Amino acid sequence: MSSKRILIVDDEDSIRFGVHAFLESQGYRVFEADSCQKAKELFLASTPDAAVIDYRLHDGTALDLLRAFKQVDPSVPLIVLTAYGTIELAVEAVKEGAEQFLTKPIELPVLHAILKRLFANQRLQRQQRAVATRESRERVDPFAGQSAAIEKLAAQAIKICGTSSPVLILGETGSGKSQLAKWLHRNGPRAEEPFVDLNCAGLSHDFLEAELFGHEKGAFTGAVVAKCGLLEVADGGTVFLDEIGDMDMRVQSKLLKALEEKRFRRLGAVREREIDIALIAATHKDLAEEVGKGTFRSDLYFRISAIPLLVPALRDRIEDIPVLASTLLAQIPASRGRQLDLSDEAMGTLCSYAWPGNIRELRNVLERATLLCEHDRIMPHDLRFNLMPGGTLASPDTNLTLEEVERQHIERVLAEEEGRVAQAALRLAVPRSTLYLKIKSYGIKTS
Ligand SMILES: Nc1ncnc2c1ncn2[C@@H]1O[C@H](COP(=O)(O)OP(=O)(O)OP(=O)(O)O)[C@@H](O)[C@H]1O
Repeated sequence: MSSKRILIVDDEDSIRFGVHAFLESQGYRVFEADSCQKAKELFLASTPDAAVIDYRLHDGTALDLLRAFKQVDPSVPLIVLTAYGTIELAVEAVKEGAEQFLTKPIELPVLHAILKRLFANQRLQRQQRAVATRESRERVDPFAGQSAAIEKLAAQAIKICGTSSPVLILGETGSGKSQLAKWLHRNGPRAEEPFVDLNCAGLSHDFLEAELFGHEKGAFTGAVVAKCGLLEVADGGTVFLDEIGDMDMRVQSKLLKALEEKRFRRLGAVREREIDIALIAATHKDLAEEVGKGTFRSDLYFRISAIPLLVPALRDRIEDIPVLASTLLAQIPASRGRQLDLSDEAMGTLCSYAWPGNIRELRNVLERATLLCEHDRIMPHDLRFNLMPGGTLASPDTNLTLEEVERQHIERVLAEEEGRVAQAALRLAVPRSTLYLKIKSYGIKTS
């Protein structure tokens, strides 16, 4: 049952009562005013979700109230009623901000339908605002920092961001390829059109094909309704295919055809559909090598690799870590309200790590640190690394205490041994009981 609040303003008692009783029976909470003065007071006091206002009142007109209400809260929809259903009054009321105009006698079901539609629109607008706010908050500058590597990438990206040719983004996992793809879309001529992304890794041939090209009803078992593919959804905009190196070979040839002919067919369809998309593909793989191995089509490789952009690994832009770390730290919800910062020693530790998981790993490490950190400054002992293969410290951090070095080393070995204490003790050349004691005293989690 709806608990929306409706304010009715009319100086005819019978109309107020009738509308009141009807709306209440539909689950609304209703407030009544019989004059402009009372309506203004009630609008402030009852904070309605919508107001239904008679055009002529004994101490003014609906226009006075429209102005007053819109000043207080422009998002509240207003419906104006009149016995004088002339087009002039309607135009005037709409100009003053009325969402809808209804002539008397009021058809109550129509009023109910209008309210429902207005609230649905309101909800949609709120959702759109929420998405826009989230998107602008999540908008990332892919060129944060001043290293030569990132400046070179920025210069190349600026040069090509208006191109309609496919772009191939290369770079290690977590280095920011998706962020660069979004930036290229936002800053290109298709910015107002859709940006649709799909990660091809681990997707079966059938699933990937249906996702990309869509299907007609009955195209295969389970296709109970027709479905629009991502290429269609993105028409006019950009399709970002992440991990294209993992795309099934049969889908590769269909994609190539669609790119070359600018048309494709849904699965099970007779009719071809035209598409106009910009393609951005990304991979952490060496596609030329994949072509050599026979797992990636050479013709598709040549089609998509004309404009390659290489996102540098984080370890090749160490000087950007301070600015990236501060940006990421400010975005972490757990740090909100605490104004956490990084001690120089912790920053030193971050700058001396090899970052096999790149910026994604940096974000994870900082997220963990915000949870562990008991004060307002993150210290080296708050930093726990992802311990991926190759993630060893690039050079020992001389700011660490012996205990911190020991703790980090134990954690790394344990992670490599997937928590098996006996194996880790063997590798560390200490009795198992000693390792248990150290695990306990450092508060290391072994799961
Ligand atoms: N310049 C940046 N500033 C802040 N955060 C960034 C930046 N670049 C990437 N990130 C963050 O790092 C994480 C990984 O980025 P992204 O997904 O773009 O990497 P990727 O190279 O596409 O990874 P994958 O290879 O796994 O697809 C994301 O959480 C992203 O928000």
